[in-house]
Amino acid sequence: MRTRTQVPPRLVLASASPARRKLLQAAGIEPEVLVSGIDESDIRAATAEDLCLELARRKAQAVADRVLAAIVAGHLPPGDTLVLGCDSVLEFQGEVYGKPGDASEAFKRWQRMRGQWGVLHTGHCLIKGDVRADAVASTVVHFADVSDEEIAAYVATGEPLNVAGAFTIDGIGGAFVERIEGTAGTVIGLSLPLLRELLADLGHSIVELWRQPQTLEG
Ligand SMILES: Nc1nc2c(ncn2[C@H]2C[C@H](O)[C@@H](COP(=O)(O)OP(=O)(O)OP(=O)(O)O)O2)c(=O)[nH]1
Repeated sequence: MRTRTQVPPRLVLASASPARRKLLQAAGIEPEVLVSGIDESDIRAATAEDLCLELARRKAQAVADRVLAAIVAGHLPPGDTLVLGCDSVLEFQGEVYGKPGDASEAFKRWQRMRGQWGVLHTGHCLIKGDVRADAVASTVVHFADVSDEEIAAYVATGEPLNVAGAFTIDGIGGAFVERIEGTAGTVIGLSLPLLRELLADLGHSIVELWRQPQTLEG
């Protein structure tokens, strides 16, 4: 009797974000990481959602092209390779914020954000071969009414400089986020329930991506 072993699909995370990788690993998924390296500076869009979606698409497509070339060249085995690109932006009082350029920008933003709310949008694009599924997840974030001293101390940690919106929800900045309306993953940079839907759109289940249990040989 012939048996056909189902080779699980491979997920490639097209992101340098340690936060995204940790989210996937905590959810039982060990992604391969290929950073897109695209130039984000020249991309414009009418809305925050359009911007983060277009950036997610560009990141995923840049990596998907490299994966295809590697498969054609025989450097990668053919098989189901899924490439995920993400991008996060904060929409605040009509402005669209990515990462703050420097400490001064982070300080000024927090002086505007404190006691207010904003929307963290994360674009997701999943590509398999020449098929794409993409969407934006959004979470409302309510910021605490922090003092100038607290803001200065937070900026001095360096954390807000490297994250979209100049805050984290799962790091030091968590003390300055009073509540959210939506998923925490969306704020961190990747919505797992949305990833589950995008995988289903491409004919896969997120269960296939869970780390295969280490079966003892013999
Ligand atoms: N741990 C954590 N990281 C956050 C949070 N909010 C935003 N970030 C990080 C996730 C991403 O690394 C970064 C958002 O910037 P981007 O979407 O442009 O991704 P990044 O430049 O990091 O990498 P990529 O462009 O995808 O290669 O901010 C948060 O609440 N917690």
